[in-house]
Amino acid sequence: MIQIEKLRKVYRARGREVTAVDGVDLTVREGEVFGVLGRSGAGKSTLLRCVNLLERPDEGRVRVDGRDLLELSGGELRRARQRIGMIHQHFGLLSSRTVAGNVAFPLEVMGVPRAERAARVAELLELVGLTEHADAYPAQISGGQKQRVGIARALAGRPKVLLSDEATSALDPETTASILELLRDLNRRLGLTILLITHEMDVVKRICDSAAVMRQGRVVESGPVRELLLRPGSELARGLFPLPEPVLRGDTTVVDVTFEGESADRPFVSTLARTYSIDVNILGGAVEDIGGTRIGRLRIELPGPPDVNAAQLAHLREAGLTVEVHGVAGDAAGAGDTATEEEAPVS
Ligand SMILES: Nc1ncnc2c1ncn2[C@@H]1O[C@H](COP(=O)(O)OP(=O)(O)OP(=O)(O)O)[C@@H](O)[C@H]1O
Repeated sequence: MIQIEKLRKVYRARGREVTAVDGVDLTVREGEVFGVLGRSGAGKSTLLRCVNLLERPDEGRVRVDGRDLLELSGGELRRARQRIGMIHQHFGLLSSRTVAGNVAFPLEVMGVPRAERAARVAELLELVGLTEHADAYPAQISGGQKQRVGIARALAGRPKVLLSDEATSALDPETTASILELLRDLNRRLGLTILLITHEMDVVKRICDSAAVMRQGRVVESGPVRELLLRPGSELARGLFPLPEPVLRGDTTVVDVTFEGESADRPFVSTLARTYSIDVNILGGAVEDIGGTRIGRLRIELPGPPDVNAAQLAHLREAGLTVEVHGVAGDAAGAGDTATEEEAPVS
């Protein structure tokens, strides 16, 4: 649904150049919720704004629903933009208009006749659960309700794509959860493709099918969330299952084990301890429900250095677990191991 190819955007101000997006390739499939994660300044907003050409990229291509936006003329681009909704962190509502008036605004701009407009506004308010607040002004409703107005307004042109720029960052956790639930619901009911940017791991955990992690204008990893979490060395996995830097003593092996679905239900720690008659020390871990699948990460410590634990590590891998051995450079202890030198996760 969205194809971004070799996208590059450089800001030039007062003789200074900042490369905000530095050669990004990204594909968002139709009907998925795709999250772009990254710290402040990573280039997320710029990337998102290039998708509807609020920012014009210096290089690269952006295709939305098969159309190359950079090739469209003024009128065509305006029409194409109407099919790409956008919501913002600070809602951007018109304070002098009621809730209904705010939702009607884009319909007026599109030239939708008055009677049709009223019916469509009612339909949109119903969709986001705001029918009772149609006549309230933005100052009279909560942050969560304001974002619902923002969502209704963004859906006015029946877009196939919704861009979300930190839509829940200004909301408390409970309200965030209800807005994310609404977005998930709209994604399923309307087949809406959602591209969102966030710095919150929780957003990815709750609603994203796929994700990308950005750093310094580049995408450092991307793919389906489940696959990323099971990929050794994944920043997303480290962000979602935060564990402190391991203390490596040399006479033990510290291993991060990621497990999902069925393998999450098997008692692999006790099986390992029994099979090899060893004491397995549990150092930390967490289990999360990701898109209906249980995925977890456990840090365990085995007696003896990694080279004497080859059979134990193979045992874990054969049980379908993703195994990352700390303090092992390259591939010394088998595929999927990781070196210690890794950058901190995104949040
Ligand atoms: N209009 C602009 N003019 C000059 N530099 C800009 C402009 N907008 C963004 N930048 C710079 O581009 C880089 C990427 O900014 P961007 O806002 O895209 O990042 P971000 O990941 O969305 O961060 P945040 O979450 O803080 O908004 C930053 O170094 C920023 O200072």
